[in-house]
Amino acid sequence: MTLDPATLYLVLTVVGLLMAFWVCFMAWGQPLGHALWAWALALLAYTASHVIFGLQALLPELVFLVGGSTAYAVSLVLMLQAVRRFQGVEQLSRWYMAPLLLVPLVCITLAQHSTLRVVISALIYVWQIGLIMASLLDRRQPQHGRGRYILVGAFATMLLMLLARALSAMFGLIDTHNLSASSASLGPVFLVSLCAVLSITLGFVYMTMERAERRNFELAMKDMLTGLANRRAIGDQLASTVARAQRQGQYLSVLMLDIDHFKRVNDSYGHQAGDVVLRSVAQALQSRLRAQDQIGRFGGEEFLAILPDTSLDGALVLAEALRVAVEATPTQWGAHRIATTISIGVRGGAITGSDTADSLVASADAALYRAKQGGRNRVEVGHALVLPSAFDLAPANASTLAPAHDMNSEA
Ligand SMILES: Nc1nc2c(ncn2[C@@H]2O[C@H](COP(=O)(O)OP(=O)(O)OP(=O)(O)O)[C@@H](O)[C@H]2O)c(=O)[nH]1
Repeated sequence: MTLDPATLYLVLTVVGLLMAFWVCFMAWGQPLGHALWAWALALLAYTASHVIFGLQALLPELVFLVGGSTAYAVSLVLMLQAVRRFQGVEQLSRWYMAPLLLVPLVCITLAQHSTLRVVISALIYVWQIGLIMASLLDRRQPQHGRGRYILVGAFATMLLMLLARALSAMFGLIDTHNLSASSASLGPVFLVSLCAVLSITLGFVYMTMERAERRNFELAMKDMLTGLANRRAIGDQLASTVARAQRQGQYLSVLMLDIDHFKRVNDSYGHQAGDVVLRSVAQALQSRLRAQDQIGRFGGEEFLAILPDTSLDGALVLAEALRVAVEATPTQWGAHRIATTISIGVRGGAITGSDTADSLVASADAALYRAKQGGRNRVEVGHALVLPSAFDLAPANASTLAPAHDMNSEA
């Protein structure tokens, strides 16, 4: 089987253009600063470089050399820009832009020294690809998902191909005078390039899809104000933790925490101040829990904490620590320091077969009510509750977790 370079070249150019078109289609409706637009432009520059190289017979040599090589360098800069935009970095350093000057300079000054020109240009592209790979492998960027590995693999292939080409040119293994699409030495290069352009585009699109999915999941499961699990998520977590504790015979404790007189904060300082207080209390609570504990926003100014493998005594110690921590951390709001306290209901210890997520929450909630009745800024213990069976039959995670009763307002 022979690799017909001219046919492969045509396929490569058409596929590049097609990819650019589909990426534009996907980016349509997004702001121009979106990473997908940068990727579409990169593919257009990539295709332009192939079109220019393909027109060798029709263009003056210098135009063909400078135009084709620079367009290729531009496409790599735009790919880097797309990756950086994806990571939320807008500005590219001057070093990243340097190839846009270097490549034409090399083509002009070394127009008559084809081997040196091919070697140096290939090394500049290797440097550019290295920068893209370094950005993709940046450990400070956790948002790439698995798509990054497709990209890194494809870019690594391109990098090796360019290195092989530079070495072959150095050792006189390829004819560097003939860069036309029909040059036999370019057949494998075009085939690898074709696989690479398909893979990097697939990888980039997959990366953006993965992130969109992650964001949707977060929107569904996270409370946007505090960043904690929302009611649905913490309800799901409690249901599965109760089942595990029953299966493994472990302790499990649950805390219901409610900010005291929160309405007064809103009334005195405004809703925005109330939001800031909510965030600050959420952070104070979360930062004092262990890694295996979970906390979520259960309602307006109410939180639910799940403490797996924790006895009642342990839960009481923690609840007291949380109460003290919130009391000791007033929220700064402009010139004001808003003092906040919380009341806590605790239901903890051994789990029986009749316990459910609902019964634990109801018990902790009853204790919370007593804490409010007893003067607030205190911790109360809840007792085992057996809820009417209608409660247990309710579907898991929906309304199973009965809303904290609204007795606070009666207090
Ligand atoms: N700023 C802000 N306020 C909220 C939010 N969700 C609920 N609230 C407010 O929280 C207040 C809760 O008031 P109440 O249920 O009377 O409770 P409280 O004033 O804390 O009184 P006690 O719980 O009895 O100490 C109401 O004013 C709600 O409007 C929110 O996301 N942001």
